Amino acid sequence: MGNIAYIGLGSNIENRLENLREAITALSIVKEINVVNSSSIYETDPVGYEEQDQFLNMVIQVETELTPFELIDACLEIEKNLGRKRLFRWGPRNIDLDILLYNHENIETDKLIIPHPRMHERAFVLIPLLEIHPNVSLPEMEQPLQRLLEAIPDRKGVR
Ligand SMILES: Nc1nc2nc(S)n(CCO)c2c(=O)[nH]1
Repeated sequence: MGNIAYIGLGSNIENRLENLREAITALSIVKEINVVNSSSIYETDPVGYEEQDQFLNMVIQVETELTPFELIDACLEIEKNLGRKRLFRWGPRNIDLDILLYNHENIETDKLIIPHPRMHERAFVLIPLLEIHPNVSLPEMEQPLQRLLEAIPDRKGVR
C-alpha cells in the first residue's frame, strides 16, 4: 500500500454515529484504501460557529495507493454519496472528511492543503489524532503535536 494518511471525520446532524460508521465503511470499500486504525469517538463543542449542535469527531489512519489528490476526490465522492448537507460554511453538516496528514508531506494547492491548515489549533482533531499517533509531528514543526495540545486550554470542549 505504501502511503499513510490520517483523516478527520465529523458529524453534527442526523444520526451522527451512523454517519461516521457509513463514511468509514465507504472508505474501506475503496480497494486502494485500507483503514488500519481508528480513534475513539469524541463529543465536541462546535468551533468556528457556536450556534449549532455538538459534533462527534474521530480520526482514522489509512494506508493507501492513492495520491493525495485521488484521496481527497474519494473523500468528496463519499461525502456526496452520503448526501452531504452543509447549509453554510462552518455550519452544521452530516459528514465531514478532512485529510489531516499524508506521509510527511507538505502539499499546498488551491484544491488541497496538507497538513490541514487548522488542525494544530483544533482540539477536536489533535486529541483523537494523538490517541492513535502519540508522537506525531507536523512536517514543518519540530515540536511534536502533543506540546501544541498542552497549549490549548481545557481541551476545548472535547469529551
Ligand atoms: N467540534 C467541531 N467543530 C467544528 N467546526 C467545524 S466547521 N467543523 C467541521 C470540520 O471542519 C467542526 C468539527 O468537526 N467539530
